[in-house]
Amino acid sequence: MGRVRNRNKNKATETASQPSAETPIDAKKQTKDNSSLNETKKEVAPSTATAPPKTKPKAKKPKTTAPSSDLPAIKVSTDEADQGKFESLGISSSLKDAIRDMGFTKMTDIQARSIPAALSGRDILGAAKTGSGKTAAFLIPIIELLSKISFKPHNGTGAMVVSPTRELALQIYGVLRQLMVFQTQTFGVVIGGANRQSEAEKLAKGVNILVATPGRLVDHMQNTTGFVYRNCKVLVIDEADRILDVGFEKETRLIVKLLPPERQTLLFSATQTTKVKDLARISLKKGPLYVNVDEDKVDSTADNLQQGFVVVEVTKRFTLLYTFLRRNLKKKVIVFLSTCQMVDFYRELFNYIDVPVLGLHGKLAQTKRSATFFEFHNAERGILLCTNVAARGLDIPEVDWIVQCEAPDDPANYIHRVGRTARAGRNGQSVLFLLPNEIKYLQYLKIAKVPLQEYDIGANRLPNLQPHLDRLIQGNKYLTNSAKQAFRSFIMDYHSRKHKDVFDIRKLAVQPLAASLGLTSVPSVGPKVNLGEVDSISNDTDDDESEGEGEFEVSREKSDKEGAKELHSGHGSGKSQPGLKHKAKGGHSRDSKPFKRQKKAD
Ligand SMILES: Nc1ncnc2c1ncn2[C@@H]1O[C@H](COP(=O)(O)OP(=O)(O)OP(=O)(O)O)[C@@H](O)[C@H]1O
Repeated sequence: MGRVRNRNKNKATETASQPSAETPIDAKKQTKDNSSLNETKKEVAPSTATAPPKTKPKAKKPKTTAPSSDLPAIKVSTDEADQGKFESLGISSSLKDAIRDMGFTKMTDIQARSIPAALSGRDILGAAKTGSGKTAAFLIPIIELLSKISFKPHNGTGAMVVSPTRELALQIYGVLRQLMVFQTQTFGVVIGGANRQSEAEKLAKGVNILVATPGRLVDHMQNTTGFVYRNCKVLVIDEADRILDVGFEKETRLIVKLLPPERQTLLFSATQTTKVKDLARISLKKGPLYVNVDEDKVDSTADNLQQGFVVVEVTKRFTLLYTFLRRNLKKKVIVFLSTCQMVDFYRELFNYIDVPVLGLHGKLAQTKRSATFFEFHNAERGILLCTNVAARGLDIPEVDWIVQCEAPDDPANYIHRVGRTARAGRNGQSVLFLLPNEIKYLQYLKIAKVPLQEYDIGANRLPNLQPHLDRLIQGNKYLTNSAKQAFRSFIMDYHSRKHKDVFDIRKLAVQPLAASLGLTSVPSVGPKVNLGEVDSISNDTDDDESEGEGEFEVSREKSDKEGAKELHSGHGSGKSQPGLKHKAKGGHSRDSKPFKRQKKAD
């Protein structure tokens, strides 16, 4: 815990080189800049770093190829990628030094294919799997481009990186800080929830490379006097498919519209959807470079990621999660839930029964959000319960397991969620919990090229914790209230889902769902969802007594008494082994019946 990540090495100085021919910044307007560069760097975001360039050699001038025509997007063949060494890039030695200090020697595929093109001025639509190094793929060229033209604070913002979530923005900023350690340009981050006034002051002083979330960026673009973005050379949109989702579309369109049309635009994501095409249409110049390093790959998820699913009745879901987490207390585990209230309830409940967990969702105050994120980020082991707010882009070291307690509506989000493990060539595991009525979801995953196999939960071996859970929750008003909120939010979320063929609220076992949360009756959820009607339709109320083969690694069947002891003591068998294992060795999803269930489990 508590690894220190600051890398403030040097103080900033300025380079004296002339703006190159391709900069539209009026050189005459450039004054000797002695503005509070360091102050800007310090205050726009915590722990910003600036540094003088080491010996700054005359770097090769990057070849600028203007986006030329209406021709279809060009695909870069493997042959065109250079040898893959950062050394082979025509970038400044100071930037190479920073890259080397980060421990990077060879470029990843996406870096090898997109950095040279971005340096040459091309617009790029870049796609590569989660954890493949996209962040450096867009940061390295923008740093180099601004450094080449000696961009100064009074020139305002020369490059913007837009991220859909605050945590991701902070993380990108962290990588930027490492890469900028020997550069003179200023940089910062503006995000929702942070101090707007202090951001505005720094922006007015000139933040050359700005990382931002869309809403806060638009706010500053429209309302912050002295925020200069007319010289913006490069716009980067990370998680491009996500950014146009509800809540971001208006802002993103506005950002694109307000920036100079001649700017360069780079769009990146691990999942490409029609939304990305829409965004490409409105933001990219004609003839962008389309870089999809995984186009020919069979799977859309990381190769070293082992993925499975379990079919579990709603009544067993908590017990399964509890048992799994108890067996993996020495691991680093991220558990995805569908709503903020579910995260809150499970967080309160788990901590109450001595299974320490952290909770992260979008309704937390920003200080709490950041503190939680960094605590988990820096922890060697631990459990993070979260919503989709943590699904995208977050590069948390050494996550062992991703548990999706509830399937996300959009399969793209499944891919991003599991992408929080098995990053940069490391191994990782994931498991998806599906309710019996949600099996069809597997077809969507198959279409999305996600290989996964069924795990057997051995449901008949799970301890019966429900009576003890009921007593705990019903005996605690706070937990009861939290359970009700969780129930309501879950129902509303389920009701609002797009894939009704999978997430059909009429097939949801509402009564057992409420009971599984320790509630004695079904809470009302407002006029939009008629639970009375739902109840009468649902026939899915039987408890699960499966014929599973017992491969779920529970050492022995637990009696009610033992279950109670576990819940209260917080000291179960606590094996460090993962609690789930493959049903069939070598089983794989892409045969003719890829997701055939091996035995009826419910
Ligand atoms: N050239 C490289 N050599 C070694 N490690 C690298 C290299 N480039 C990036 N990494 C590391 O790989 C990890 C993943 O990188 P990054 O977060 O940029 O992935 P990403 O493609 O943006 O993932 P996501 O799609 O989930 O956002 C990081 O820990 C990063 O430090």
